[in-house]
Amino acid sequence: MSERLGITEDDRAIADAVARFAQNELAPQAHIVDRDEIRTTRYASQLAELGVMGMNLPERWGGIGASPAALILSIAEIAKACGSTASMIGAHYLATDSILIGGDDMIRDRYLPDAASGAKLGAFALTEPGAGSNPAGMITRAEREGEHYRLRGVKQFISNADDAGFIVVYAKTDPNAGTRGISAFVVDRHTPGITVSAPEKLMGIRGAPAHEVTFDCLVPVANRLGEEGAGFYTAMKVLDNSRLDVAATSLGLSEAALAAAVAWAKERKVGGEPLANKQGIQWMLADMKLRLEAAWLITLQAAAKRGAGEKFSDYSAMAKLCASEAAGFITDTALQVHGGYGFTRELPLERLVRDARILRIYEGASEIQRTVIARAMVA
Ligand SMILES: CC(C)(COP(=O)(O)OP(=O)(O)OC[C@H]1O[C@@H](n2cnc3c(N)ncnc32)[C@H](O)[C@@H]1OP(=O)(O)O)[C@@H](O)C(=O)NCCC(=O)NCCSC(=O)CCS(=O)O
Repeated sequence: MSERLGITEDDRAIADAVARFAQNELAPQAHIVDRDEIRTTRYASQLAELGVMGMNLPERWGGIGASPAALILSIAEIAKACGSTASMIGAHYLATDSILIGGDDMIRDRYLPDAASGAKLGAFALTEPGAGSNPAGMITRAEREGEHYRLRGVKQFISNADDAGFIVVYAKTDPNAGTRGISAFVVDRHTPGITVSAPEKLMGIRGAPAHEVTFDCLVPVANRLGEEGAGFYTAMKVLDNSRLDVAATSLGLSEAALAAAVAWAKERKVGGEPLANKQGIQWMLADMKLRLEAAWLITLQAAAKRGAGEKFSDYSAMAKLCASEAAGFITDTALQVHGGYGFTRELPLERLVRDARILRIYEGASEIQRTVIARAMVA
């Protein structure tokens, strides 16, 4: 990957270490992970040793003091090697960011160091069968019973749920208060009364299984994140961060697809000359490169705003929208450059296309990102 504006030597050094691990350990296994639906949570300890499982956290809680740009570069390197692993890490960050943003130091001390060390994996439970794009419509309830809350409800598409040490669950504490009636809780995965379903049969990112999770359990009051009613704001801020992670995953998958297309175009001969000499192929490569660079620029711009402590919800939404749509185009066009060979399972193109498809859906579909962008313009 060529160097880009705003990336420091420290950012590059962090990402280079991650890239070495990703290329040596993740890339050779990625097709097997996909084919056999092997859970990428198996890599959590090694990733923690590299600092990746806590890369979104301050040093006080086991982080490595990485900048938002270093985080983007690192996730992109992981996704370049294995989209499922990047997705597994993203779900873990959704959970740990919830604790970092919504919790106080006591609960941060209890959960974040173990999350950073890989001892405990996180999962994030916001979506419900009847409330996806509109989390304010959730019906999961948390009712106070003395020093506990009784948590009852069903969450859907929860990545990492089965292997998690803890799940951050969003629930209504006051069903009449709209978004101000939602609270967040850290729930230990093996609390009696939690049922994790068999994994969904997914089109892509098959090494990052998603589950339906049913809750009918007691959660200590001390496990609430912040005040009652603060949960929706926490979730929205967490999603501002996570949409950058999805943009980074999109960039990594796009890098892998474009590199494969360029190599193929140079090697594959048709009528005695390389495909790369054909103008039609050159224009495809140019269009892929253009969209990839545009997505990098807007993602790094959003990361810079995050790093500067500015409000960046709209930039994060633009980064996710631009990079995930680019990933759809780039992986599909790269497959097209490969012709019939791209459609076989012998090459990684069809996996990249399948892995990229979810990026336009989870953590806010493209249509939601347009809503976030437009609302910031007319506010
Ligand atoms: C579409 C939405 C962005 C907006 O939702 P609403 O219309 O219901 O809410 P608002 O009226 O806009 O806001 C209510 C309240 O919250 C404050 N707010 C909103 N955004 C932010 C923010 N970014 N930071 C801080 N505060 C925020 C806003 O100011 C209002 O405050 P007051 O009450 O006025 O004081 C939203 O519904 C949305 O984002 N939808 C998409 C949901 C989504 O992305 N879900 C994905 C779940 S996770 C996943 O997919 C992966 C799971 S995994 O892999 O396991």
